[in-house]
Amino acid sequence: MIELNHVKKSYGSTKALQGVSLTLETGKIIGIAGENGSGKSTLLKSIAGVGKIDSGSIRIDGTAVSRKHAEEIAYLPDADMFYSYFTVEQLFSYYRSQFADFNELKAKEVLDFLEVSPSSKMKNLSKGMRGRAKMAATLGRESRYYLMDEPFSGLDPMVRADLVKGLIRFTDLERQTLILSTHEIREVETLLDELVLLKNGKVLAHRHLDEIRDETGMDMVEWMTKETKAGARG
Ligand SMILES: Nc1ncnc2c1ncn2[C@@H]1O[C@H](COP(=O)(O)OP(=O)(O)OP(=O)(O)O)[C@@H](O)[C@H]1O
Repeated sequence: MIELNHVKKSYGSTKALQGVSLTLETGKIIGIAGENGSGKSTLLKSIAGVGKIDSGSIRIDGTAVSRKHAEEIAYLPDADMFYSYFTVEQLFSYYRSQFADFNELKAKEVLDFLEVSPSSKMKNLSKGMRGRAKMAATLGRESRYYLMDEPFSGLDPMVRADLVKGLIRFTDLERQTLILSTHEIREVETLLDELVLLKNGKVLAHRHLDEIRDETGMDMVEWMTKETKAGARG
């Protein structure tokens, strides 16, 4: 379980997170949504232990988050040029050297499923293919938590659909939790158990998708639009 308590983070005068409190249970697929600049990446970085928070606390399975957690959490950053001079195979060797939980066989299985050649150089791959290779490396880790920052960004709908299939197939929700930020809510709606909606560094809502559908009859995009407008007024 991941627990955030009044987490604040600023970059200079920009308040990226303004007192975020959240409980994210294990064994779930959780989406983080919100407008540009609402704090999604900052939230994921903070949970992954790669960015320091200013105040508040983050606990993972009861322990305060630290850089040590970066080794236990498979974090997929939003950066596009990812180890550009490596071939995919070399990227996997690098992961094997860095992460004790890296299962190269699984990474290769995901790569094969997503139809990317292991001998391709990252920088020579199209953005879509690079996105698949990054996801294979991430899912190759047997971590309890996968944190993915905009894994579908800039990819065409067919690639996005393939990646969603890969996520379903290669995440074991008996023991793993997947938290991903995305603007492509429609494509992941079927995948998600819960949605956290951020606005201006605050949690506007955190709901189970079933509840939203049952209570409002709306789809996620309609619901998010309504909540975001209500949040702007309130
Ligand atoms: N390294 C940084 N230096 C200065 N400001 C930053 C930095 N990183 C983020 N910010 C600012 O913090 C706020 C939150 O940014 P963040 O990237 O977390 O939002 P986001 O919801 O992921 O945005 P997007 O959807 O555009 O990726 C924004 O105003 C952003 O400009």
